Amino acid sequence: MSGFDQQKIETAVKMILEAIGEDPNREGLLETPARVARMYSEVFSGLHQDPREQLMTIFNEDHNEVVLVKDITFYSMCEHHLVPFFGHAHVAYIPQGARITGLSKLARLVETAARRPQLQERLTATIADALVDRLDPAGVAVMVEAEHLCMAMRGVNKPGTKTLTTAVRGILFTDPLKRKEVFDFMQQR
Ligand SMILES: Nc1nc2c(ncn2[C@@H]2O[C@H](COP(=O)(O)OP(=O)(O)OP(=O)(O)O)[C@@H](O)[C@H]2O)c(=O)[nH]1
Ligand SMILES: [Zn+2]
Repeated sequence: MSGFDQQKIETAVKMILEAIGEDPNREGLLETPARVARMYSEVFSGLHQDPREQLMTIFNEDHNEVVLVKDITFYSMCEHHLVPFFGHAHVAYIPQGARITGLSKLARLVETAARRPQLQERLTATIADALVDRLDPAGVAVMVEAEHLCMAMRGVNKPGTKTLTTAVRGILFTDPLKRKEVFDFMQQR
């Protein structure tokens, strides 16, 4: 990944271990800086990618009704505390002009947007805007439901809360009935 300095992360993690009063040279911690650097290269792998590039596959199929992929699991990192927030994204669009994309590409889009220091609101909007940009659809609706570990394991200490964010574009912004239909589909169990 360009812009990713593995060695610098290792040095920083070693310094954090020292700063919390640990001994980075004890056996159990010797490999930890390198492990954390490898983990960060995974969880931040979306940082140097453009989420829109996940939507390069376009099929010429005339379908002008809702396409919804729901319950897309994601893990992201809260940019304020660098601890995970995670949950599900539901991604819907109404194509127009015979431009549809591969279903897996919607999940790839979520993945790329999530794997970076992130805010839930920005994650939600980034997914919606990538769809608008690449597919020029009649409408887009994205819903993200997540739990933030920074609210669960520290600070306000409220495990089990769910934060729900939405981003709607086009006809799903202007037409409340259509929007309700899509949101109902998203939340049907
Ligand atoms: N809007 C938004 N806030 C977030 C997100 N992730 C974490 N936060 C919040 O970011 C805020 C940071 O608040 P600060 O007062 O700067 O930091 P803090 O003292 O650690 O805050 P507490 O978490 O309340 O202890 C907290 O209220 C978090 O709940 C997110 O995705 N979106
Ligand atoms: Zn946080």
